[in-house]
Amino acid sequence: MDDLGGGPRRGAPWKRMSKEELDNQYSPSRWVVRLGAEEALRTYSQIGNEATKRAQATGRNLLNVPYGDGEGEKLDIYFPEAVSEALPFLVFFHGGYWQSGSKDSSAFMVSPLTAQGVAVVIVAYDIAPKGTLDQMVDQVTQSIVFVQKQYPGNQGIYLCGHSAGAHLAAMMLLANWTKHGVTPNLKGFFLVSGIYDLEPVMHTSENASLLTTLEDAQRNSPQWHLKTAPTQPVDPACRILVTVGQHDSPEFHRQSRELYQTLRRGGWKASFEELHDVDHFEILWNLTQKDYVLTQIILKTIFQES
Ligand SMILES: N[C@@H](CC(=O)c1ccccc1NC=O)C(=O)O
Repeated sequence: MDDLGGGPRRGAPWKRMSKEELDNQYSPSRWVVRLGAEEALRTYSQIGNEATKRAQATGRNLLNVPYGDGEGEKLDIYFPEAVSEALPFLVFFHGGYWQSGSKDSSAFMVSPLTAQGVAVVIVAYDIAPKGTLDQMVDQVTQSIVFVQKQYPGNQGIYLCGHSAGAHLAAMMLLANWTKHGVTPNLKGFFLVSGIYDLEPVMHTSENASLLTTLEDAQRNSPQWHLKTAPTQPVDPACRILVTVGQHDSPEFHRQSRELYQTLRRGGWKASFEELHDVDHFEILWNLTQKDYVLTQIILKTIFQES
């Protein structure tokens, strides 16, 4: 079979990649340009830890709030100075390939957002091997239901996720809220350097244990669901920003672009941004800075200035 015609392989470049090439494409740390791979991962944790310590020391917050019965079902809420019931909430899901990372080192964007009047929620979920992907998706769903029930007067819930966390956030485009007894006031999604089609991930060394069957991968792929059975936004004004770093790998670029295109075709108010001169990790740690372009886009979206 040749790959140039309109055969089944067309449009899925990863199917033509060797195992080594796939591993490479799906190892974000190998694509950083300013640091070595290990140093990039270390710096990422360090900046996350420092931002979290600072956030916990300086502002008003509620830490380790249970959103479910499970030991790992906890979230941290960071409030702005001015107390109000009618706050916008940004709910963040950390990355780490569903196998690493924690809420305790992921409060990157807390300081610049709380300073502008946004409450920020950092969610913990049971990473593998304790949690399965289905459980993680369920936990993330529960965390959003919890925020809506706890703060029914919120001025909008905005979901933000990085990498594997962007995948979990994007899965919420498919959530069936009616069975949870409450429809969250979702006004926006900020999807940062995410993975939305898990089929290629199945074939990488690092992640094979998470996804054993094609069915697992498809059930947990927002790209696959949105393409085969498009969903509609509950709120037609709901915005989705799909963003990727210039130095993310070509597969990460393709994943983001294709999700964006699928969302647009499905009638979602989506936009796409390739962020200049940042890698998979810098794109997130720059969110500690109030002047960073993505911080500004997030604030403008929340306060409806664009
Ligand atoms: N072992 C991975 C680590 C990784 O992908 C990662 C690490 C921290 C935060 C997000 C990540 N990627 C996606 O979830 C790498 O080689 O970059």
